[in-house]
Amino acid sequence: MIAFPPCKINLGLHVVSKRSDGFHDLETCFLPVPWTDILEIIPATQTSFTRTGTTIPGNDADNLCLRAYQLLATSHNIPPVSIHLHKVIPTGAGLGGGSSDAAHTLRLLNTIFNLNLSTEDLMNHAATLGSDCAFFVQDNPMIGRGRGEVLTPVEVNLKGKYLVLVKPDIHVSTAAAYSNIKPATPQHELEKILNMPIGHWKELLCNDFERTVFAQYPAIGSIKAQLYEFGAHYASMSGSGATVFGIFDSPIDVSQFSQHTVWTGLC
Ligand SMILES: C[C@](O)(CO)[C@H](O)COP(=O)(O)OP(=O)(O)OC[C@H]1O[C@@H](n2ccc(N)nc2=O)[C@H](O)[C@@H]1O
Ligand SMILES: Nc1ncnc2c1ncn2[C@@H]1O[C@H](COP(=O)(O)OP(=O)(O)OP(=O)(O)O)[C@@H](O)[C@H]1O
Repeated sequence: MIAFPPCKINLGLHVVSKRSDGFHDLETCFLPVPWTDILEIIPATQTSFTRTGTTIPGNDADNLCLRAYQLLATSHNIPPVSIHLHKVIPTGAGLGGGSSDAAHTLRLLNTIFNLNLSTEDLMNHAATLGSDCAFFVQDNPMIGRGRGEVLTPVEVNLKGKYLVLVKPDIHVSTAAAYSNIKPATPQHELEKILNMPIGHWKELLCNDFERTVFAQYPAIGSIKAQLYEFGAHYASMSGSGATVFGIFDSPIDVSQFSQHTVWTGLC
């Protein structure tokens, strides 16, 4: 059975407080984006993990697909599987690709082996694999709070708009990005801003990571400025970077970003 794990972008991201477990409470809107990996899982006599596509740092034995399998293999005694991942989504880019692969592994295993796990069960398992993972159990826009795993559905009206995602060849450490931030209570209600016409977003919808990340990597801030120059209604960094996205009325010529990895498509 095959799945197409999507990535996400963050529409607004506030780091609200530091918790006693070392993580941070945040408030963000997760928006799924159809820039996808390809994940195949089939029952087998022995469990294996193979990979093609773009490179993933670290050992295959630690891949989140295998960790997701091992989680359900332990709790639900499922038989061995052969997992193949074709990696397309840039890794460690603020796009949550690894988290999506993990969540989609849980979803596929639930279907293949008729485990009858509810969405809530799957989200609880996913949250143990990463803060962004629970969001990918359903592929709908969500407000994320807590560590990112407390999810509330939200309407985001971007129908007919074009998205451009630009990923420069810069790696920002998520843990370091969190530790460089001074948490603060958000000044505006996120749902209210998302309900406003997109013209208001530029002033009101902020990603708290941008200030410190742009100071360290000015090239990331320059991409955001360029997206506005090219007519974006709204542009922002996603997650802790380094991907920057822009929202446009119509397709733009993305060849101007040819030195970076780029995805473009309808929202
Ligand atoms: C920046 C975001 O992409 C926004 O969506 C996410 O919060 C990152 O989520 P993620 O990549 O799934 O993060 P995890 O793999 O769970 O955590 C990586 C590291 O980021 C920090 N971290 C992550 C999430 C969170 N709410 N608070 C944190 O402080 C922790 O130092 C943690 O060790
Ligand atoms: N299937 C996978 N795809 C991508 N990365 C994986 C995978 N399995 C494990 N990883 C590890 O997870 C790390 C983060 O990957 P991912 O692409 O999810 O980052 P991200 O969520 O986009 O970025 P960030 O954590 O900076 O927000 C990688 O550096 C890699 O070592």
